[in-house]
Amino acid sequence: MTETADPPPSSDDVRESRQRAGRAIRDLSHAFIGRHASVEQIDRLSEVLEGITAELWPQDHRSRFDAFDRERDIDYPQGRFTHDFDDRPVSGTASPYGLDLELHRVGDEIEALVTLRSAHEGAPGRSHGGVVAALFDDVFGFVLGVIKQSAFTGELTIRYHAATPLFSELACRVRFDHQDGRKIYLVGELTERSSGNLIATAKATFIAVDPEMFARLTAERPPPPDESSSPTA
Ligand SMILES: CCCCC/C=C\C/C=C\C/C=C\C/C=C\CCCC(=O)SCCNC(=O)CCNC(=O)[C@H](O)C(C)(C)COP(=O)(O)OP(=O)(O)OC[C@H]1O[C@@H](n2cnc3c(N)ncnc32)[C@H](O)[C@@H]1OP(=O)(O)O
Repeated sequence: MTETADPPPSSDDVRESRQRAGRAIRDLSHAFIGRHASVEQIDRLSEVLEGITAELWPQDHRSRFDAFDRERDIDYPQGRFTHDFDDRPVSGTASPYGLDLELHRVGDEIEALVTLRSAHEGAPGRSHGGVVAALFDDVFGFVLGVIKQSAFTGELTIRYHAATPLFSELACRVRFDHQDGRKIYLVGELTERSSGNLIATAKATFIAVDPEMFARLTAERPPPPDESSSPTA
């Protein structure tokens, strides 16, 4: 075990530094996929990344609390907002898997503006469908804050109406539809902002759970396994 980082893991310094690194990792993925590089450059990249990864594995594991120990602002303001769960895939500002969303609450709807990039390409010239599905799933999650219900995704259905363009700003807009017992039905659509074209529609059933369950699952979360013998270590 090593010393706990100083300043403390939840400090603004660490948070801002992680957000910057998350952005850098995301940009790297797009530059790596979207640009040619020489073997020398690629090998140098591997060495730098493998070296940093080998430095990180022996460190103490991070608790989800370290990433999410601030007051949870689930009562989102109208207009643009940010949230404090920086590690959250898709919307987390420090997540390597973030999509750099610009989030807005518009009435009781959530809108996420997003521009998909090189590393998101699936079929030629268009986004991977799973990226679009993950986008909807995560943005649906913010509606739970609007309706003040803790819930898990039970079902998620996407209809892909048209190719999802890369490098063009999209608007993902989602809302509560209706509720039947513990089943919460949400709907939404993805449009291209410049043309107004409908790209995809989504329907989801979330299953309401006791909010205490979130806290309990967080507290019970086991540490990640030792991966220091993984290929990069
Ligand atoms: C106080 C406000 C709090 C607001 C919270 C806000 C923020 C929270 C903070 C952070 C969140 C961070 C990130 C969230 C980000 C994005 C959202 C992504 C969400 C996810 O990424 S989440 C992971 C994927 N998700 C799962 O990991 C679920 C796995 N699963 C289970 O954990 C169980 O399966 C469970 C608990 C769902 C149900 O289990 P259970 O035992 O409690 O309920 P049971 O089986 O009795 O079913 C009761 C009734 O729901 C129907 N039903 C059951 N399952 C269904 C399904 N799948 N589809 C449709 N209907 C279903 C039954 O048919 C019955 O219906 P009926 O009453 O009509 O018979």
